[in-house]
Amino acid sequence: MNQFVNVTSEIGKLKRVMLHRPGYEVENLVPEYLGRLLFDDIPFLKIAQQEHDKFAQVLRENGAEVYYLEELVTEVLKDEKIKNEFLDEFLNESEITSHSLKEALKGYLLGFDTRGMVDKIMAGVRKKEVEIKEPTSLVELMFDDYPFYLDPMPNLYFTRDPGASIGNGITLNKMRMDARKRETLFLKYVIKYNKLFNNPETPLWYERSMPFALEGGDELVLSDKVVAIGCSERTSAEAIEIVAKNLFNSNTSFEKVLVFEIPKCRAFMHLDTVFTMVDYDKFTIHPGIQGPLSVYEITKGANNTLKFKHNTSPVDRILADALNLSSVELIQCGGGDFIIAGREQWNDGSNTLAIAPGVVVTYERNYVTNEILDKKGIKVISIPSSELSRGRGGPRCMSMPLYREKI
Ligand SMILES: NC(=[NH2+])NCCC[C@H](N)C(=O)O
Repeated sequence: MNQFVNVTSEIGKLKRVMLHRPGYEVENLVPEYLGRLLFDDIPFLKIAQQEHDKFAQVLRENGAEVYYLEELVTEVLKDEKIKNEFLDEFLNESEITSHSLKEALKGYLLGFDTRGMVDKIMAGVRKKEVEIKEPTSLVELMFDDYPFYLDPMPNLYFTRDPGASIGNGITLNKMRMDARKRETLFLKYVIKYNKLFNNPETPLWYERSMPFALEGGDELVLSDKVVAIGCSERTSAEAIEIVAKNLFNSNTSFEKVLVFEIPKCRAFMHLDTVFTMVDYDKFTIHPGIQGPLSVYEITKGANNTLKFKHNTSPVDRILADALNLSSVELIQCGGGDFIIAGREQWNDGSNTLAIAPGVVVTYERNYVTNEILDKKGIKVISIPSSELSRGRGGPRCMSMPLYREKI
Protein backbone atom coordinates (compact mmCIF):
# COMPACT_ATOMS: atom_id res chain seq x y z
CA MET A 1 0.00 0.00 0.00
CA ASN A 2 1.27 3.50 -0.81
CA GLN A 3 2.21 5.23 2.43
CA PHE A 4 2.96 8.62 0.90
CA VAL A 5 -0.69 9.57 1.15
CA ASN A 6 -2.58 9.00 4.37
CA VAL A 7 -5.26 11.26 5.77
CA THR A 8 -7.67 9.85 8.32
CA SER A 9 -8.71 13.07 10.01
CA GLU A 10 -9.03 16.82 9.58
CA ILE A 11 -6.85 17.57 12.59
CA GLY A 12 -4.03 15.00 12.88
CA LYS A 13 -0.57 16.60 12.84
CA LEU A 14 0.09 17.71 9.28
CA LYS A 15 3.23 16.04 7.91
CA ARG A 16 2.94 16.51 4.13
CA VAL A 17 0.97 19.04 2.17
CA MET A 18 0.74 20.24 -1.41
CA LEU A 19 0.55 23.94 -2.26
CA HIS A 20 0.83 26.09 -5.35
CA ARG A 21 2.63 29.42 -5.06
CA PRO A 22 0.48 31.97 -6.93
CA GLY A 23 2.21 32.88 -10.16
CA TYR A 24 1.73 34.96 -13.27
CA GLU A 25 -1.76 33.49 -13.82
CA VAL A 26 -2.97 36.02 -11.25
CA GLU A 27 -1.56 38.88 -13.35
CA ASN A 28 -3.70 37.76 -16.27
CA LEU A 29 -6.88 38.72 -14.43
CA VAL A 30 -8.75 41.70 -15.89
CA PRO A 31 -12.11 43.15 -14.78
CA GLU A 32 -13.90 41.90 -17.91
CA TYR A 33 -13.33 38.25 -17.04
CA LEU A 34 -13.16 38.28 -13.25
CA GLY A 35 -16.53 36.62 -12.70
CA ARG A 36 -15.86 33.83 -15.14
CA LEU A 37 -12.45 33.19 -13.56
CA LEU A 38 -14.07 33.09 -10.10
CA PHE A 39 -12.31 36.11 -8.64
CA ASP A 40 -13.87 39.24 -7.14
CA ASP A 41 -10.83 41.43 -7.36
CA ILE A 42 -7.28 41.42 -8.68
CA PRO A 43 -4.61 40.48 -6.15
CA PHE A 44 -1.25 42.26 -6.17
CA LEU A 45 0.93 39.29 -7.07
CA LYS A 46 4.10 40.34 -5.28
CA ILE A 47 2.30 40.68 -1.96
CA ALA A 48 0.20 37.56 -2.57
CA GLN A 49 3.43 35.61 -3.04
CA GLN A 50 4.91 37.04 0.15
CA GLU A 51 1.77 36.08 2.03
CA HIS A 52 1.85 32.64 0.51
CA ASP A 53 5.52 32.16 1.40
CA LYS A 54 4.64 33.02 4.96
CA PHE A 55 1.90 30.40 4.88
CA ALA A 56 4.37 27.76 3.64
CA GLN A 57 6.88 28.84 6.27
CA VAL A 58 4.33 28.43 9.07
CA LEU A 59 3.51 24.94 7.84
CA ARG A 60 7.19 23.96 7.65
CA GLU A 61 7.97 25.43 11.06
CA ASN A 62 5.22 23.26 12.45
CA GLY A 63 6.59 20.04 11.03
CA ALA A 64 5.01 19.69 7.57
CA GLU A 65 6.94 18.95 4.40
CA VAL A 66 5.69 21.31 1.71
CA TYR A 67 5.39 20.03 -1.85
CA TYR A 68 4.63 22.44 -4.67
CA LEU A 69 2.31 21.28 -7.42
CA GLU A 70 4.35 23.14 -10.04
CA GLU A 71 7.52 21.29 -8.98
CA LEU A 72 5.88 17.87 -8.89
CA VAL A 73 4.42 18.42 -12.36
CA THR A 74 7.71 19.71 -13.75
CA GLU A 75 9.52 16.60 -12.53
CA VAL A 76 7.01 14.37 -14.29
CA LEU A 77 6.97 16.35 -17.54
CA LYS A 78 10.74 16.25 -17.93
CA ASP A 79 10.12 12.94 -19.69
CA GLU A 80 9.55 13.92 -23.34
CA LYS A 81 6.93 11.26 -23.98
CA ILE A 82 4.87 12.24 -20.97
CA LYS A 83 5.27 15.91 -21.85
CA ASN A 84 3.82 15.28 -25.29
CA GLU A 85 0.95 13.25 -23.93
CA PHE A 86 0.21 16.00 -21.42
CA LEU A 87 0.33 18.79 -24.00
CA ASP A 88 -2.04 16.98 -26.36
CA GLU A 89 -4.51 16.34 -23.59
CA PHE A 90 -4.18 19.88 -22.27
CA LEU A 91 -4.69 21.53 -25.66
CA ASN A 92 -7.71 19.35 -26.40
CA GLU A 93 -9.27 20.27 -23.09
CA SER A 94 -8.54 23.92 -23.79
CA GLU A 95 -10.87 23.55 -26.77
CA ILE A 96 -8.29 24.45 -29.37
CA THR A 97 -10.06 22.95 -32.35
CA SER A 98 -7.93 24.17 -35.22
CA HIS A 99 -5.12 21.79 -36.04
CA SER A 100 -2.68 24.47 -37.13
CA LEU A 101 -3.30 26.56 -34.02
CA LYS A 102 -2.80 23.51 -31.87
CA GLU A 103 0.52 22.84 -33.56
CA ALA A 104 1.56 26.48 -33.21
CA LEU A 105 0.73 26.51 -29.50
CA LYS A 106 2.47 23.21 -28.93
CA GLY A 107 5.58 24.51 -30.67
CA TYR A 108 5.45 27.68 -28.62
CA LEU A 109 5.13 25.79 -25.32
CA LEU A 110 7.85 23.31 -26.23
CA GLY A 111 10.18 26.26 -26.73
CA PHE A 112 10.36 26.76 -22.93
CA ASP A 113 12.32 24.60 -20.53
CA THR A 114 10.01 22.26 -18.64
CA ARG A 115 9.53 24.48 -15.60
CA GLY A 116 9.01 27.51 -17.82
CA MET A 117 6.43 25.57 -19.82
CA VAL A 118 4.51 24.57 -16.70
CA ASP A 119 4.48 28.17 -15.46
CA LYS A 120 3.38 29.38 -18.89
CA ILE A 121 0.53 26.87 -19.12
CA MET A 122 -0.69 27.89 -15.69
CA ALA A 123 -0.37 31.60 -16.54
CA GLY A 124 -2.23 31.33 -19.86
CA VAL A 125 -1.14 32.24 -23.38
CA ARG A 126 -2.06 35.60 -24.86
CA LYS A 127 -2.87 35.77 -28.57
CA LYS A 128 -0.10 38.24 -29.15
CA GLU A 129 2.49 35.74 -27.94
CA VAL A 130 1.96 33.31 -30.80
CA GLU A 131 2.21 34.55 -34.30
CA ILE A 132 -0.52 33.24 -36.59
CA LYS A 133 -0.62 34.84 -40.02
CA GLU A 134 -4.18 34.01 -41.00
CA PRO A 135 -7.14 33.18 -38.75
CA THR A 136 -7.27 29.40 -38.44
CA SER A 137 -10.94 29.12 -37.57
CA LEU A 138 -14.19 31.02 -37.76
CA VAL A 139 -14.19 31.39 -33.99
CA GLU A 140 -10.82 33.06 -34.12
CA LEU A 141 -11.87 35.43 -36.87
CA MET A 142 -15.13 36.38 -35.18
CA PHE A 143 -13.91 36.66 -31.58
CA ASP A 144 -10.64 38.25 -32.43
CA ASP A 145 -10.74 40.67 -29.49
CA TYR A 146 -10.64 37.92 -26.85
CA PRO A 147 -7.06 38.20 -25.52
CA PHE A 148 -6.20 34.56 -24.78
CA TYR A 149 -5.61 31.38 -26.73
CA LEU A 150 -5.19 29.57 -23.44
CA ASP A 151 -6.99 30.97 -20.41
CA PRO A 152 -5.04 31.61 -17.21
CA MET A 153 -5.76 29.37 -14.22
CA PRO A 154 -5.71 31.84 -11.30
CA ASN A 155 -7.47 29.44 -8.93
CA LEU A 156 -4.58 26.98 -8.88
CA TYR A 157 -3.40 28.22 -5.51
CA PHE A 158 -6.51 26.62 -4.05
CA THR A 159 -4.93 23.16 -4.19
CA ARG A 160 -7.65 21.81 -1.92
CA ASP A 161 -10.22 21.55 -4.65
CA PRO A 162 -8.85 19.51 -7.60
CA GLY A 163 -8.22 16.50 -5.39
CA ALA A 164 -8.65 15.27 -1.84
CA SER A 165 -6.75 12.67 0.16
CA ILE A 166 -9.03 10.27 2.00
CA GLY A 167 -7.25 7.44 3.81
CA ASN A 168 -4.54 6.11 1.47
CA GLY A 169 -6.37 7.21 -1.66
CA ILE A 170 -7.31 10.36 -3.48
CA THR A 171 -10.42 11.64 -5.20
CA LEU A 172 -9.26 13.13 -8.48
CA ASN A 173 -12.05 15.56 -8.97
CA LYS A 174 -14.32 16.76 -11.70
CA MET A 175 -14.60 20.51 -11.26
CA ARG A 176 -17.97 22.17 -11.64
CA MET A 177 -16.78 25.42 -13.18
CA ASP A 178 -15.20 25.70 -16.62
CA ALA A 179 -12.52 28.01 -15.26
CA ARG A 180 -11.18 25.20 -13.07
CA LYS A 181 -11.71 22.05 -15.14
CA ARG A 182 -8.18 21.84 -16.56
CA GLU A 183 -6.57 22.28 -13.15
CA THR A 184 -7.07 18.62 -12.30
CA LEU A 185 -4.96 17.54 -15.26
CA PHE A 186 -1.81 18.53 -13.36
CA LEU A 187 -2.79 16.32 -10.44
CA LYS A 188 -3.71 13.49 -12.78
CA TYR A 189 -0.18 13.44 -14.21
CA VAL A 190 1.42 13.70 -10.79
CA ILE A 191 -0.59 10.79 -9.42
CA LYS A 192 -0.03 8.71 -12.53
CA TYR A 193 3.67 9.31 -13.08
CA ASN A 194 5.36 10.67 -9.97
CA LYS A 195 7.13 7.87 -8.08
CA LEU A 196 5.95 9.21 -4.74
CA PHE A 197 2.39 8.49 -5.82
CA ASN A 198 2.62 5.56 -8.23
CA ASN A 199 5.00 3.19 -6.54
CA PRO A 200 2.84 1.45 -5.51
CA GLU A 201 -0.23 3.08 -6.96
CA THR A 202 -2.42 5.47 -5.02
CA PRO A 203 -6.03 4.30 -5.32
CA LEU A 204 -8.47 6.79 -6.79
CA TRP A 205 -11.88 7.05 -5.15
CA TYR A 206 -13.06 9.30 -7.97
CA GLU A 207 -11.83 10.19 -11.46
CA ARG A 208 -11.89 13.49 -13.29
CA SER A 209 -13.46 11.80 -16.31
CA MET A 210 -16.64 11.00 -14.38
CA PRO A 211 -19.65 13.11 -15.31
CA PHE A 212 -20.58 14.49 -11.88
CA ALA A 213 -18.94 17.44 -10.15
CA LEU A 214 -16.95 16.92 -6.98
CA GLU A 215 -14.57 19.44 -5.35
CA GLY A 216 -12.17 19.00 -2.44
CA GLY A 217 -13.49 21.99 -0.51
CA ASP A 218 -16.55 19.85 0.09
CA GLU A 219 -14.64 16.81 1.36
CA LEU A 220 -13.86 16.63 5.08
CA VAL A 221 -12.31 13.56 6.71
CA LEU A 222 -13.83 13.64 10.19
CA SER A 223 -12.23 10.40 11.40
CA ASP A 224 -10.91 7.10 10.05
CA LYS A 225 -14.54 5.97 9.90
CA VAL A 226 -16.51 9.04 8.85
CA VAL A 227 -16.19 11.41 5.92
CA ALA A 228 -18.39 14.49 5.55
CA ILE A 229 -19.10 15.70 2.03
CA GLY A 230 -20.94 18.89 1.15
CA CYS A 231 -23.65 18.67 -1.47
CA SER A 232 -23.19 22.21 -2.72
CA GLU A 233 -22.86 24.60 -5.62
CA ARG A 234 -19.79 22.56 -6.60
CA THR A 235 -20.46 18.96 -5.57
CA SER A 236 -23.30 16.76 -6.73
CA ALA A 237 -25.16 14.01 -4.90
CA GLU A 238 -24.26 11.51 -7.65
CA ALA A 239 -20.53 12.07 -7.12
CA ILE A 240 -20.90 11.66 -3.36
CA GLU A 241 -22.60 8.32 -3.86
CA ILE A 242 -19.76 7.08 -6.07
CA VAL A 243 -17.14 8.12 -3.52
CA ALA A 244 -19.08 6.37 -0.74
CA LYS A 245 -19.32 3.19 -2.79
CA ASN A 246 -15.61 3.20 -3.61
CA LEU A 247 -14.58 3.85 -0.01
CA PHE A 248 -16.83 1.12 1.38
CA ASN A 249 -15.92 -1.46 -1.25
CA SER A 250 -12.15 -1.01 -1.08
CA ASN A 251 -11.28 -2.35 2.32
CA THR A 252 -10.81 1.07 3.84
CA SER A 253 -11.73 1.82 7.47
CA PHE A 254 -14.51 4.20 6.38
CA GLU A 255 -18.05 3.25 7.36
CA LYS A 256 -20.13 6.36 6.97
CA VAL A 257 -20.46 9.38 4.70
CA LEU A 258 -22.33 12.34 6.16
CA VAL A 259 -23.79 14.45 3.40
CA PHE A 260 -24.20 18.12 4.33
CA GLU A 261 -26.60 19.80 1.97
CA ILE A 262 -25.71 23.49 1.92
CA PRO A 263 -27.31 26.35 -0.03
CA LYS A 264 -26.05 26.44 -3.59
CA CYS A 265 -24.60 29.92 -3.81
CA ARG A 266 -21.23 31.53 -4.24
CA ALA A 267 -20.87 32.82 -0.67
CA PHE A 268 -21.16 29.22 0.55
CA MET A 269 -19.51 27.59 -2.44
CA HIS A 270 -17.93 24.66 -0.58
CA LEU A 271 -18.66 23.03 2.76
CA ASP A 272 -15.28 24.26 4.03
CA THR A 273 -16.28 27.88 3.48
CA VAL A 274 -18.89 27.46 6.18
CA PHE A 275 -17.67 24.60 8.35
CA THR A 276 -14.28 23.25 9.43
CA MET A 277 -12.95 21.03 12.21
CA VAL A 278 -10.48 22.63 14.62
CA ASP A 279 -10.11 20.13 17.47
CA TYR A 280 -11.26 16.67 18.56
CA ASP A 281 -14.64 18.08 19.52
CA LYS A 282 -14.72 21.60 18.07
CA PHE A 283 -15.79 23.02 14.74
CA THR A 284 -16.14 26.48 13.27
CA ILE A 285 -19.41 27.16 11.56
CA HIS A 286 -20.97 30.08 9.74
CA PRO A 287 -24.21 30.92 11.58
CA GLY A 288 -25.90 31.52 8.23
CA ILE A 289 -26.00 27.81 7.38
CA GLN A 290 -27.10 26.30 10.66
CA GLY A 291 -30.75 26.82 9.77
CA PRO A 292 -30.83 25.68 6.13
CA LEU A 293 -28.55 22.68 6.68
CA SER A 294 -29.89 19.18 5.98
CA VAL A 295 -27.80 16.13 6.76
CA TYR A 296 -28.08 12.73 5.11
CA GLU A 297 -26.15 9.57 5.90
CA ILE A 298 -24.75 6.91 3.63
CA THR A 299 -23.67 3.64 5.23
CA LYS A 300 -22.75 0.22 4.01
CA GLY A 301 -25.61 -2.15 3.23
CA ALA A 302 -25.51 -5.90 2.53
CA ASN A 303 -23.80 -7.19 -0.66
CA ASN A 304 -21.98 -4.01 -1.57
CA THR A 305 -25.11 -1.88 -1.52
CA LEU A 306 -25.51 1.48 0.15
CA LYS A 307 -28.05 2.56 2.77
CA PHE A 308 -29.38 6.12 2.84
CA LYS A 309 -31.01 8.04 5.67
CA HIS A 310 -32.10 11.61 6.32
CA ASN A 311 -30.81 12.51 9.77
CA THR A 312 -32.98 15.22 11.26
CA SER A 313 -31.11 15.65 14.56
CA PRO A 314 -29.30 18.93 15.26
CA VAL A 315 -25.86 19.13 13.57
CA ASP A 316 -23.91 19.06 16.82
CA ARG A 317 -25.72 15.88 17.84
CA ILE A 318 -25.02 14.26 14.48
CA LEU A 319 -21.33 15.12 14.72
CA ALA A 320 -21.02 13.94 18.32
CA ASP A 321 -22.62 10.61 17.42
CA ALA A 322 -20.43 10.22 14.35
CA LEU A 323 -17.29 10.82 16.42
CA ASN A 324 -18.42 8.79 19.46
CA LEU A 325 -18.32 11.83 21.72
CA SER A 326 -20.84 12.93 24.31
CA SER A 327 -20.98 16.39 22.74
CA VAL A 328 -19.18 18.72 20.33
CA GLU A 329 -18.96 22.49 20.24
CA LEU A 330 -19.84 24.56 17.20
CA ILE A 331 -17.97 27.87 17.30
CA GLN A 332 -19.76 30.51 15.29
CA CYS A 333 -17.80 32.64 12.87
CA GLY A 334 -17.85 36.29 14.01
CA GLY A 335 -19.49 35.23 17.27
CA GLY A 336 -22.79 34.88 15.40
CA ASP A 337 -23.14 38.64 14.86
CA PHE A 338 -24.87 39.20 11.52
CA ILE A 339 -22.45 41.83 10.21
CA ILE A 340 -19.21 40.47 11.65
CA ALA A 341 -20.01 36.90 10.66
CA GLY A 342 -20.99 38.00 7.16
CA ARG A 343 -17.84 40.06 6.73
CA GLU A 344 -15.39 37.56 8.15
CA GLN A 345 -17.04 34.65 6.39
CA TRP A 346 -16.65 36.51 3.09
CA ASN A 347 -12.91 36.45 3.74
CA ASP A 348 -12.99 32.83 4.83
CA GLY A 349 -13.30 33.28 8.57
CA SER A 350 -14.59 29.72 8.92
CA ASN A 351 -11.98 28.30 6.56
CA THR A 352 -9.41 27.23 9.12
CA LEU A 353 -6.64 24.74 8.41
CA ALA A 354 -5.97 22.52 11.41
CA ILE A 355 -2.32 21.50 11.49
CA ALA A 356 -2.65 19.51 14.73
CA PRO A 357 -5.53 18.95 17.16
CA GLY A 358 -6.46 22.40 18.50
CA VAL A 359 -3.88 24.23 16.35
CA VAL A 360 -5.13 26.15 13.31
CA VAL A 361 -3.85 28.47 10.62
CA THR A 362 -6.22 31.33 9.78
CA TYR A 363 -6.23 34.69 8.02
CA GLU A 364 -5.26 37.49 10.38
CA ARG A 365 -7.94 39.79 8.94
CA ASN A 366 -10.64 37.68 10.63
CA TYR A 367 -9.61 38.94 14.01
CA VAL A 368 -12.99 38.58 15.73
CA THR A 369 -13.30 34.88 14.91
CA ASN A 370 -9.61 34.37 15.70
CA GLU A 371 -10.06 35.87 19.14
CA ILE A 372 -13.08 33.69 19.82
CA LEU A 373 -11.11 30.59 18.82
CA ASP A 374 -8.28 31.67 21.08
CA LYS A 375 -10.66 32.06 24.01
CA LYS A 376 -11.94 28.55 23.36
CA GLY A 377 -8.40 27.25 23.88
CA ILE A 378 -7.51 26.83 20.21
CA LYS A 379 -3.98 27.87 19.24
CA VAL A 380 -4.41 30.28 16.34
CA ILE A 381 -1.51 30.98 14.00
CA SER A 382 -2.66 33.76 11.72
CA ILE A 383 -1.09 34.74 8.43
CA PRO A 384 -1.25 37.98 6.43
CA SER A 385 -4.02 37.80 3.91
CA SER A 386 -4.92 41.06 2.25
CA GLU A 387 -4.12 39.78 -1.27
CA LEU A 388 -4.60 36.01 -0.99
CA SER A 389 -8.15 36.46 0.29
CA ARG A 390 -9.26 38.19 -2.92
CA GLY A 391 -9.58 34.79 -4.59
CA ARG A 392 -12.28 33.78 -2.06
CA GLY A 393 -10.43 31.01 -0.31
CA GLY A 394 -8.64 30.63 3.02
CA PRO A 395 -5.87 28.47 4.49
CA ARG A 396 -7.85 25.25 4.13
CA CYS A 397 -8.58 25.96 0.47
CA MET A 398 -4.91 26.74 -0.17
CA SER A 399 -3.65 23.36 0.99
CA MET A 400 -4.03 19.74 -0.02
CA PRO A 401 -2.92 17.59 2.92
CA LEU A 402 -1.18 14.40 1.78
CA TYR A 403 -0.27 12.96 5.13
CA ARG A 404 -1.48 13.52 8.64
CA GLU A 405 -0.40 11.65 11.75
CA LYS A 406 -3.06 9.33 13.11
CA ILE A 407 -4.95 10.74 16.08
N1 LIG B 1 -12.10 24.98 -0.87
C1 LIG B 1 -12.47 26.21 -1.16
N2 LIG B 1 -13.38 26.81 -0.41
N3 LIG B 1 -11.98 26.78 -2.23
C2 LIG B 1 -12.22 28.12 -2.62
C3 LIG B 1 -11.95 28.32 -4.08
C4 LIG B 1 -12.14 29.73 -4.53
C5 LIG B 1 -12.10 29.88 -6.02
N4 LIG B 1 -12.04 31.23 -6.42
C6 LIG B 1 -13.32 29.23 -6.66
O1 LIG B 1 -14.28 29.92 -6.83
O2 LIG B 1 -13.33 28.08 -7.01
